[in-house]
Amino acid sequence: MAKPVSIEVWNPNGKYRVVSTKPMPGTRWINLLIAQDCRVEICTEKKTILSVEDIIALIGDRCDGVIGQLTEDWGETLFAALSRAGGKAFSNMAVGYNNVDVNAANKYGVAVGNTPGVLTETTAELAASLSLAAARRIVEADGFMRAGLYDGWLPHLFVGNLLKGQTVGVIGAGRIGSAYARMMVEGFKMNLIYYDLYQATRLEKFVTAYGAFLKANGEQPVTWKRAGSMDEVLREADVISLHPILDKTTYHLINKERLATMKKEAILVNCSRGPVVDEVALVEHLKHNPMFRVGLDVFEDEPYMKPGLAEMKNAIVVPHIASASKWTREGMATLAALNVLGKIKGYPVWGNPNQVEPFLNENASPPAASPSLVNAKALGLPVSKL
Ligand SMILES: NC(=O)C1=CN([C@@H]2O[C@H](COP(=O)(O)OP(=O)(O)OC[C@H]3O[C@@H](n4cnc5c(N)ncnc54)[C@H](O)[C@@H]3O)[C@@H](O)[C@H]2O)C=CC1
Ligand SMILES: O=C(O)C(=O)CO
Repeated sequence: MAKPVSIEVWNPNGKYRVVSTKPMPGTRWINLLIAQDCRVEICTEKKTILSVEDIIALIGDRCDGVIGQLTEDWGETLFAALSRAGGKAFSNMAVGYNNVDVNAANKYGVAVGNTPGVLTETTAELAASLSLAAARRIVEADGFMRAGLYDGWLPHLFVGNLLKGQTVGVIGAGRIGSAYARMMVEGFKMNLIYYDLYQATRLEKFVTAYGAFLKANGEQPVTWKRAGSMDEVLREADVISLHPILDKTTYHLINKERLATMKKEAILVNCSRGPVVDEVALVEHLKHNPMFRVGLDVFEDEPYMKPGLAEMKNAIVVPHIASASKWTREGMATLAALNVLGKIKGYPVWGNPNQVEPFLNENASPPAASPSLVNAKALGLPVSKL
């Protein structure tokens, strides 16, 4: 028998029981659930990562839906428990759902939600921040200053890389990868090389148009290239940012051999998922290539770093905060709650999960739909005509 976990209850007499495994930012998501007759139970347990047993205890004997977190292991055991409790809906408060076994959810007929669209720009901005911080050695220089080591301007002090005119490489040019590419191309006049399984047509058009604009103004135009292989990006780019999903095809995409093909002074940024990079190989590479720099938001064994990484001056490390802007985190909570609510109420699935603005408008009721259910097709759920 799993041990009980501490909870906070809203609207105790609500008809549907919805559990959130964590307190989430804002109150709109709670109010939207309450307005539709949900009893909302929020886990207030102090430990950061809940175990499967903790979540089983939270689900209990009767539960209509759960809003969970990317740190949790949503596999066969939890979907079986949710199904036994009468639950039909789960949503990650995240766009990535590599922590969810969607086949297991399908087996139990549980809808799986995620939160695309609302975190695209926020995440891309953090990737851009890490790119700049690495290029201009901002964290190293900040530490130097605070340590009282600055005793006057010097020609060689913290010399870094100029981005203008260099090449930015994007691996995984989906929503976030494309937004990041636009920031780096438009903001710093970098040329683009990208690799994705699909053509990023809108991104290509944007760079073409921006290049034409620069040329018309007497400036060097920016260019783009869709690489035929990931290795081409690694060889040619000066700054490389990783934005694919994590699956079997992207696990350890960046390994010892591939690191060796990158430029000695290249910058590597990872705001996707830690296991996309072989972190042990990365630490070795950083040790032997002091001019190679990385900006990491995600780690292979979160919350841990591989031995040696924390000591590397050429690494900038932040604790998985890429989507951490207030607007985005509140929006993620709203979308996750509406995914669960929509399935409970039997609403259809929103037709375009990339256009979620109508769900985020605080001054209007959200559409009667689940914003994004990744297994809608597998479960044969209807799609909204709105
Ligand atoms: N660090 C953080 O806080 C955040 C991390 N993420 C991560 O970023 C990922 C991407 O998010 P979105 O851009 O919204 O997803 P998306 O689905 O729009 O983009 C992913 C892209 O990766 C491409 N891709 C898939 N397999 C590939 C492969 N083997 N090689 C090259 N490209 C491949 C896809 O074709 C797609 O274009 C999420 O799945 C999540 O893991 C997302 C938000 C915040
Ligand atoms: O949404 C995701 O996938 C995250 O990593 C957190 O924003």
